[in-house]
Amino acid sequence: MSELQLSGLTVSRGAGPVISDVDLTVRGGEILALVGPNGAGKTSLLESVSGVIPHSGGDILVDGASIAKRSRVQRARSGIAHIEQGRAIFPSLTVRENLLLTAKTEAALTEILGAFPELEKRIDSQAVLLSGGEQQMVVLARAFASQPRFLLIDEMSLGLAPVVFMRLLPLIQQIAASGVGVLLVEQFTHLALGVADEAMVVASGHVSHAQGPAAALAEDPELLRRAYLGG
Ligand SMILES: Nc1ncnc2c1ncn2[C@@H]1O[C@H](COP(=O)(O)OP(=O)(O)OP(=O)(O)O)[C@@H](O)[C@H]1O
Repeated sequence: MSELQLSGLTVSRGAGPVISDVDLTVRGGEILALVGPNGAGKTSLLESVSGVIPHSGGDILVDGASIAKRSRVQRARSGIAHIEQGRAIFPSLTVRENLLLTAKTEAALTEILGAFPELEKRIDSQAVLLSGGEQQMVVLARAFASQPRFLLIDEMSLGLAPVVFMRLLPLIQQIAASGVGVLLVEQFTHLALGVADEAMVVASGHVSHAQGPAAALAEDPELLRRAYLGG
């Protein structure tokens, strides 16, 4: 089984570390939810894994081999896809054109539409005309079409109502079920814990609840509250 592993990861920004000594493992086929208060460092962690920003300590390994010295493009080629915050669509392009940026062939596009049937009826619409939820569906479909081994998702729900975001969750589960390891950063904590296999909490850049079964956190609000406070 493929594995993305962070070992003692430390990331510095400006004055000092915003992520300190974080260990986690994302396994192919599983969803790991990374939750924590605003400013905890979750975005910085994802950015350092995909190579948007450098890390300052520890290691990033895929199947036991360090990728820490690789460029962002090389990491993407080795199967790390990163959905960054905000709707990363090309608004003036149609849904088809957006998807063909990674699906490459009509056959690959047909396959993606099989997995994301709701997009089929909007295929020739300009992406800008889609609802926020549909736009995020395009973003997910485009990431999936790049055939990642690991998918880093940063707060896809921003600007969406929970009920709209809930329609995206089965798609994220479907991506994981195809063998992709998903690292899910999400503000709607309980929705994330509801679909995740494992979960952990980061507060003020430190692990305040180590990686373990998501159900343990979902079923224990007091444990979750303490972890959010960094206790
Ligand atoms: N470009 C930057 N330069 C300097 N410091 C930054 C930069 N971006 C973020 N930070 C700081 O790094 C820390 C972690 O921020 P980060 O965005 O990674 O956290 P987060 O958990 O994703 O928070 P949020 O949920 O608010 O996005 C914060 O103190 C933030 O102010």
